[in-house]
Amino acid sequence: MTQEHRFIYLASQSPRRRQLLEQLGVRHELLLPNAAGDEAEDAEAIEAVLPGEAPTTYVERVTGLKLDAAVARHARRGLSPAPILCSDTTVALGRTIYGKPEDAHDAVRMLRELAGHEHRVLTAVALQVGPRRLTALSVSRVRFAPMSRAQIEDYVATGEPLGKAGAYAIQGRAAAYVEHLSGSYSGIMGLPMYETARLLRAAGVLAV
Ligand SMILES: Cc1cn([C@H]2C[C@H](O)[C@@H](COP(=O)(O)OP(=O)(O)OP(=O)(O)O)O2)c(=O)[nH]c1=O
Repeated sequence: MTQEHRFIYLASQSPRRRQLLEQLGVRHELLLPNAAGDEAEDAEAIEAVLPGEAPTTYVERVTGLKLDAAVARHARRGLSPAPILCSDTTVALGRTIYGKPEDAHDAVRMLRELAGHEHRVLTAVALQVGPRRLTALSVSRVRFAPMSRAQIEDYVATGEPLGKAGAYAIQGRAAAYVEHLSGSYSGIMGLPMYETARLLRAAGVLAV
């Protein structure tokens, strides 16, 4: 029989992931790098794309690295045992990877490239349960309507694209330009409910 866990650690700075986990009714505590930044964790290095790396390989690899860092953090702090959850979201147009934009200018560039086309949103999830690591991948397709320069600049001026893969938030004003989507709405927002629930059930966190 699987062991029962009363709560999990969520190793994510993303408020969307927290909100989505709450939607599943899962009790959790955050497991974040400390604010002093003295734990030798470099988020930028973790998210660097390797030359020629395919988007799926990339998102799964980065999620694994995030979870490695979280497992080490958990051990360093001597915290009580509980599963640790991590996730990473990336946008891909063909083989081109779109992470979080560096600034407003970069956001405009990304949206100009995505507008009028269909792209994929890949979200990998990984759960560490003692020595076991459970993983899942959610792939969605989103088609953006063509956007004028003025529409893109107006959207970027809202500040919404910063901190979001592909420089947009489907849960925000960008919804106005989503012509069609297939896949997982929650996955696009950063934590696919169906896949995550499956992992949590396998780990004994969700009973049914
Ligand atoms: C495409 C898209 C992405 N996003 C967000 C989800 C993720 O938070 C973010 C992609 O960045 P990530 O690197 O996946 O996550 P993060 O840096 O925000 O958080 P952490 O690594 O600490 O878990 O983009 C949306 O909120 N809406 C969208 O429509």
